[in-house]
Amino acid sequence: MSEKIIFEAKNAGISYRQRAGVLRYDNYWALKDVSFTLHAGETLGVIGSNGAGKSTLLRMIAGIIEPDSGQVWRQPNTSASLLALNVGFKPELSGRENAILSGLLLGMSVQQIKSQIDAIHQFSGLGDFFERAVGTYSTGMRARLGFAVAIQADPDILLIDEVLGVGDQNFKTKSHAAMREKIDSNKTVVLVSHSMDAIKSLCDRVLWLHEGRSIICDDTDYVTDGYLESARMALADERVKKSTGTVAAL
Ligand SMILES: Nc1ncnc2c1ncn2[C@@H]1O[C@H](COP(=O)(O)OP(=O)(O)OP(=O)(O)O)[C@@H](O)[C@H]1O
Repeated sequence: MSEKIIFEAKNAGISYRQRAGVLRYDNYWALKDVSFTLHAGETLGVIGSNGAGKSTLLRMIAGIIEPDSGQVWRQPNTSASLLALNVGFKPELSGRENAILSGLLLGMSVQQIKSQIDAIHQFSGLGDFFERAVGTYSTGMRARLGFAVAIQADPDILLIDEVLGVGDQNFKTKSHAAMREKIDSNKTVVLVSHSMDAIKSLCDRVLWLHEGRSIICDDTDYVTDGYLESARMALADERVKKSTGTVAAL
């Protein structure tokens, strides 16, 4: 990992407008106070419980949404592409057509797409399904297509939202190997996952989010051990509360 910072967030917050009743809306702060740096060439894992703000954070790094409070800084002329399930595909178009469209959206030139479409097809392992409408694909097949395009598009920052856990063993092995290749080639990767095995085997550092706040961003083993310990303690707490409730009810 180099010392060169490619992205930085300082006390960043993001709010979504949510419906709170008839003709009433309020703001929900999905990210409240998030600070971290992303270094060129590192693989940063992002962990946290459901709703902690991980996907929102990736969208912020990609520049899809800008913070409503705090600041972010991006290295100028840095491309970032977000690979997430169910994002961006048009169901009525074929895998090939969607691959072309996604490639363009990820910043590839027409020439680049033309020269790489066979590699995308091959990596996806979709065979004849590549020519069929994406609306007929399973979740795992969509993940294969998305991953194949993103890997070939080769952006400066590759943002991956929980797609590694989807798909069959063959896809998992292949996508892990492709990720490993990116990591070894000094690509900057941000990986959101609930799988501590994937995080531990692929990431240099880990950012732990809790209820929209960054708890810590540090070495992988240190952060994942703390996260697992806190999950164990929360579970033990829950059990104590449950048994206390049962005793009180007797
Ligand atoms: N478009 C939206 N409009 C309103 N609220 C949203 C929107 N997207 C996300 N949220 C809310 O923001 C919070 C953070 O969501 P986010 O998807 O970033 O969490 P996450 O950590 O990725 O969750 P998970 O692990 O379950 O995928 C959640 O409470 C969610 O309900």
